[in-house]
Amino acid sequence: MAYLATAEACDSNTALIVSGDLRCLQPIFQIYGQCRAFSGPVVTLKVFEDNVLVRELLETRGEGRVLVIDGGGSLRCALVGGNLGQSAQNMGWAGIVINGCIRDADEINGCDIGVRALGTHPQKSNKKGFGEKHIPVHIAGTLVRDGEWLYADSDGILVSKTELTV
Ligand SMILES: O=C([O-])CC(=O)C(=O)O
Repeated sequence: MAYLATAEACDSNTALIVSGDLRCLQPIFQIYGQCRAFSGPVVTLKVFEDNVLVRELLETRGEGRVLVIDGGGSLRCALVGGNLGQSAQNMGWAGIVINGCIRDADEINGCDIGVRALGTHPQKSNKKGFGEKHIPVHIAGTLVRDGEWLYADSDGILVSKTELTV
């Protein structure tokens, strides 16, 4: 797949930015994983300090999609660790964007996926299974809907209503 640079995408799609069909996430994320640049159709998930649904999704086939987790910005536990990073890689997810924390950062940095998160936290999350899949989420100042396209690279993260061409 041809790599789409986010800065170039912004420059060449000003009409989409004006219309709101192309949005930039605020730069609040740390970069983890082997893939500094990644993209794909979005799967959304909203949870709070509970990663049962995160595991459920990352243990199904990713097919090049990006899991966007609205973890409510919690800095009190990790929603993704080394095992889930491995699973995401093995199941073919392109990446994970987490409005929350990861742990096992060294393991995740070895995985062949792209990961963005607010930071790291050594503690695991609850395991109750609460949360909602495939609903619109609001993270980093931006509405993100299931099925939209996400593009991440060293400069930032874009969300587009439709697939962008290079
Ligand atoms: O199970 C968890 O809470 C997450 C985790 O540590 C892992 O993915 O290795």
